[in-house]
Amino acid sequence: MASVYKPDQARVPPALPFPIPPFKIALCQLSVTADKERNIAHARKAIEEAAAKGAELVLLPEIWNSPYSNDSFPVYAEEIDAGGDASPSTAMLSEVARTLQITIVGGSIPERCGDRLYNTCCVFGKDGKLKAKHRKIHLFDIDIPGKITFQESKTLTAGENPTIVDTDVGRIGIGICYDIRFQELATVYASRGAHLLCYPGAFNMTTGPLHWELLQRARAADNQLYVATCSPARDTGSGYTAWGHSTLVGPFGEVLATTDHEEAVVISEIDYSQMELRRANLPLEKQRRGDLYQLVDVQRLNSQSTK
Ligand SMILES: NC(=O)CC(=O)C(=O)O
Repeated sequence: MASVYKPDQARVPPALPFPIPPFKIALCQLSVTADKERNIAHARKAIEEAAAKGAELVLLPEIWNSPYSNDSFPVYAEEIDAGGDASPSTAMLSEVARTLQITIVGGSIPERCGDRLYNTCCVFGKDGKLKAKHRKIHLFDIDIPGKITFQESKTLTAGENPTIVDTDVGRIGIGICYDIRFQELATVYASRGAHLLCYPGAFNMTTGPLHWELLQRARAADNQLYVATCSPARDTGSGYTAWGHSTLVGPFGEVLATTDHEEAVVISEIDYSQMELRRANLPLEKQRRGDLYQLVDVQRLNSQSTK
């Protein structure tokens, strides 16, 4: 007999996998150029600066090793092996995570796999091992005439899996940029006990001012968890102008740290006891009307039905 899916039970977040004391996160808002070697060396320097300032978790921007363009993705793409240490960009992340003993949510780079390209985020543990790989699930296809037209689907293939990963600094759900617009993904991560959602992202000059902070605060307030974003720094000379404004939002929807559009290493503190406090103040989970509406975690449903 097929097992019965009980989303409301599934939504009760499991206890923290281990007590995690407050720690520092760094958002490395990097300038990105057409010189890949320079981008890699530059990212390494920023990660070293972040670690020297006490960060135990470092987040990089979306597409930090390449210009953000359909012409560039195939040229800058790397094959990412299971260990994550064979391609130049991820080898640097693995090595620096191990040397500095920090967790890195490595922004994203164009990934080549067979004849497909993905927009991919690699997460490295402090032992330098590749712990997870998230391929952008929702491709950014937008057409606002006279403002912005971009079609990632011209060159990229969408990922097929939500990605949630246990690290030394908590259970982290990963999304890349446009993924943040889909609240169901964030809610599925919350239902699986995520403490923090990390979204490397490169919003633009049209959507950024209106939507970037709004979406982060909404994802955090809806799910009563931390949300961190990291953008490339703005380069008005490039084909795609990033909004910048890398930000950390707390579980009450409050902006804890942010920056403007220049290069920056933003350091802030994450304290998961704040999540427990906010969930006690406002027990949304207990108040949710599962008798009227429910979100189905399709992956979990499928895994239950094959048991
Ligand atoms: N660049 C993106 O993936 C998303 C974006 O800029 C937007 O949603 O707006």
